[in-house]
Amino acid sequence: MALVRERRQQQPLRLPLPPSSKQLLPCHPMPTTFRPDSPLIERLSDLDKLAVLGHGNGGTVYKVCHRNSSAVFALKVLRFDCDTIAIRHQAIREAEILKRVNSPHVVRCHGVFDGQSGDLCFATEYMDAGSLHDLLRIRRILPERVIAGVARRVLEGLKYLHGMRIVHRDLKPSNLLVNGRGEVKIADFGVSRVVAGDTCGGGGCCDSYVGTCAYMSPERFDPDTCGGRYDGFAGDVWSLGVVLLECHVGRYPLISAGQRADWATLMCAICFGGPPEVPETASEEFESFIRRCLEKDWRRRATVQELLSHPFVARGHSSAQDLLDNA
Ligand SMILES: Nc1ncnc2c1ncn2[C@@H]1O[C@H](COP(=O)(O)OP(=O)(O)OP(=O)(O)O)[C@@H](O)[C@H]1O
Repeated sequence: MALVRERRQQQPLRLPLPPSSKQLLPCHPMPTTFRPDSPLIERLSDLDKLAVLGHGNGGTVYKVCHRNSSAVFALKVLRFDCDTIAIRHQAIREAEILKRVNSPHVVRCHGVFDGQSGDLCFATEYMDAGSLHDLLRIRRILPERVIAGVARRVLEGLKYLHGMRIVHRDLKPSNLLVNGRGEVKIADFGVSRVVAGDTCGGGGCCDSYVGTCAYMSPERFDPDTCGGRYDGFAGDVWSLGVVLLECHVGRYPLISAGQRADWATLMCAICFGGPPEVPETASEEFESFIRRCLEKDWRRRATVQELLSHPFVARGHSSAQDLLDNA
């Protein structure tokens, strides 16, 4: 079973940048997504690497420049060897999903390429303010009106994805990216799945320990409790609730400060713990919103549509830029 990863300390630009992209990226383009409003990236070798933006589970994300248009993108390079063939399947799934997505609330994919040695490369919209995880490391907590703005954008993104029958399954602060205008967008479909029906069956589309345990809903963490059948869309709502509560509390909110976030501790807190503690300083609207997201029984949990009209989101007025103020 998967252990919960400690939150990674980012290593901004400490790694040596790779040599010229010509040397590193002789590639055989896969069928690529082109959008009418995107610069055309014909070949991976048209992209020059400028900097390392971060590291994820299976690879590295670079800031790159498109030589012909000077447009800047992020390039996620996923590396594989013969032992990680299942992960490559997961990445190809990510590519298929990204190609179908076009929403202002979801990070855009401008092309998918085969790299060298079986690498898979995704050229995506560059989100220049980093992730919500990065912002929280600087600001620690966010005011409620800013959290409401984040909630609204992510809910709009989920509404779009769920409307396409796409369950994200790995919503967490590092998968919510922010641009220079303070707009939050959903990224990283590494464990997303396009669902055929409304619910997921055990052994079917929901391999429960994929994704980040800390943000996983109780029914995904312990599918036996609900007979292995549950609604994957409701799992995304739970994850969003945890993320937003974290923005208010200033740390991962489902265990006590100082407690080790190992698998057993998380299992107890998520599946068997009482209702999450919401700070005394929180407004009634925030508390009610969080309780609707973090309803343990997925059948009683709020839907994305319900949450979009919840007073916390509906009345919360903040500009996107507020997210970056004082950051
Ligand atoms: N489109 C982007 N624009 C700007 N920065 C990005 C972009 N995509 C990723 N990053 C940065 O690179 C980091 C690594 O991203 P990546 O998606 O590989 O992993 P992750 O989401 O942090 O972790 P995991 O692999 O567990 O999902 C992110 O945390 C973010 O800081």
